[in-house]
Amino acid sequence: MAATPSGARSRFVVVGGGIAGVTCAEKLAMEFPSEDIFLMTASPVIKAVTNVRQVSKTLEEFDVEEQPSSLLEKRYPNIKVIQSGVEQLRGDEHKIFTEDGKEYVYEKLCLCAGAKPKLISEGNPYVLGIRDTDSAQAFQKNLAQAERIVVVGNGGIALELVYEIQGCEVIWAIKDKAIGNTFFDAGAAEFLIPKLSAEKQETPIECKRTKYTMEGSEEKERPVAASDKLGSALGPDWHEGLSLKGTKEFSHKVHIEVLCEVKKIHLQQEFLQLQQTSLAFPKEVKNVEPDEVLWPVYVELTNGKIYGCNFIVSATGVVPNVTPFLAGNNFALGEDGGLKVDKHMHTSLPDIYAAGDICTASWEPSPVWHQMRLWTQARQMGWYAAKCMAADTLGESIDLDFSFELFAHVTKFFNYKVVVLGKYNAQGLGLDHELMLRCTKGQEYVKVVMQSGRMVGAVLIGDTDLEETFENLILNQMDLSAYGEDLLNPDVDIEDYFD
Ligand SMILES: Cc1cc2nc3c(=O)[nH]c(=O)nc-3n(C[C@H](O)[C@H](O)[C@H](O)COP(=O)(O)OP(=O)(O)OC[C@H]3O[C@@H](n4cnc5c(N)ncnc54)[C@H](O)[C@@H]3O)c2cc1C
Ligand SMILES: NC(=O)c1ccc[n+]([C@@H]2O[C@H](COP(=O)([O-])OP(=O)(O)OC[C@H]3O[C@@H](n4cnc5c(N)ncnc54)[C@H](O)[C@@H]3O)[C@@H](O)[C@H]2O)c1
Repeated sequence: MAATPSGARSRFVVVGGGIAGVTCAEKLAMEFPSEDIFLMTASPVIKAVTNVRQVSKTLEEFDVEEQPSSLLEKRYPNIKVIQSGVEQLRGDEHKIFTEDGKEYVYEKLCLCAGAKPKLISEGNPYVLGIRDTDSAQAFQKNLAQAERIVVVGNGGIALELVYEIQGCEVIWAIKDKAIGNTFFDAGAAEFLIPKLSAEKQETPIECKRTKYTMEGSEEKERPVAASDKLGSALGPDWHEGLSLKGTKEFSHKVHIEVLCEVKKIHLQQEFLQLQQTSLAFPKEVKNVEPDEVLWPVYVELTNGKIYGCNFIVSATGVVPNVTPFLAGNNFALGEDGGLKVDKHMHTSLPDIYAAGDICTASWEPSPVWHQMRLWTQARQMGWYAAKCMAADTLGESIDLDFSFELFAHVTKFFNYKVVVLGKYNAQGLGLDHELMLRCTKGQEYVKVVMQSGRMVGAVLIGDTDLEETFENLILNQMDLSAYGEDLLNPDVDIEDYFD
């Protein structure tokens, strides 16, 4: 590193201590062992990927550890972690400015500042989002004092929460007809639903991450808010080791309200006042409680029902965290608000790359890949962005990484292993597709999406052992018309056909 009068200078600067930023910095450190790599991050800890297990060609599993940045610097002595939030970027001058008043000059910059929860109501203390360790702990503290909460949203976080929460009534308000719309169709949802009414299975699962312990619970009327410092996103199994228990003795108690959104949130005082004015609350609006039960906050749904609760979880997706970098820089933004990147992870501005949740993939994708803001993609993008930065620096050409050939994700919902491959929900296929199904209640659910006799997507719930074979079939686009229903016949060993 050479200090200049205007500030520290490094050939490569990466912003963000989450999976995308750390992976990018690590790869750069390996590619350029004699260069210093600056990693700027707003959080005091970084996220490290450990124990990577390649499940198949494109499916991978790994653990994630929250570590002090000194451990990263020890592993890669040429990485210098600078713990300070970036406040401003001057792309035309190749400079960034941190909140502690320092200035840094880069040759190539990779922005990996993640995303923030997209809340249904900003600034309302009764509406919580879950993103990082602080917000997960704030949620846990509030839950420990709660009898009933309302969960809004129907994606990954909501699915995990409704299953994991015990001893607290959950009103789950979803826009769709069936649960889990970002991962499943109605058939898979039906397969999973019985798990919500069953007693939660207490299969001891090895804890892979930092344990979140409950510190002395303070009696507070208002929810405990998370700190406003943006930490890295949580990841797979984030709730393990975190006791998600309310004040009651029962296990699950989930009530689902379908096809509705939140119309309005009323604080207790406001609710009581409005109840007295019939104009504000027309007759069809129905409070589902007897009048004497009082809750801190009330949620009015578009289906006319009103639920009182202790607090609301808004699990309604994320918005890319681009704000600190926009002023004075004419970035091209995607429809979801992310920094658009081309197939070399390059943004629309010279020498600025982006990876992970902050970016919007804007290249022509493989027909069976799409972006989803996931841990696995943050790692793949961080790694590949570093390779692209290296190739540009050395004047070499580089092809799009193989990991972008096929969308592949392995996770766990309701204690089932879940693998989703390709266009698993027939995304973007219109009516031009067929579905094949195999389902054994309580055991497995297998769905494949076929187009012109070829497999283009699959959902595998349970221990189906089909992921590798189906991954191959989607990748090689073999014509499977001749196999017909045998493709999912459990008596036919499908691997013998194709492996
Ligand atoms: C509750 C939860 C559960 C999840 N479960 C899964 C799962 O099971 N499987 C899966 O694949 N994905 C899961 N995800 C999604 C996954 O965690 C994210 O997609 C992924 O971690 C994004 O990584 P990232 O590095 O892009 O961003 P982040 O992890 O958000 O990291 C961003 C980093 O940038 C830093 N930063 C922000 N602003 C600034 C600034 N101005 N200056 C400097 N630094 C800044 C932050 O401090 C942070 O270190 C989950 C997410 C959540 C919230
Ligand atoms: N196991 C996993 O793979 C896993 C688990 C948790 C989170 N994640 C990831 O973490 C990120 C955040 O999770 P998430 O669940 O918040 O996002 P998500 O994108 O998975 O789901 C958002 C959900 O909110 C709904 N929604 C959006 N706006 C709404 C509104 N105004 N009212 C009601 N519903 C609304 C959407 O229809 C969708 O069901 C996502 O990128 C997700 O993929 C993944």
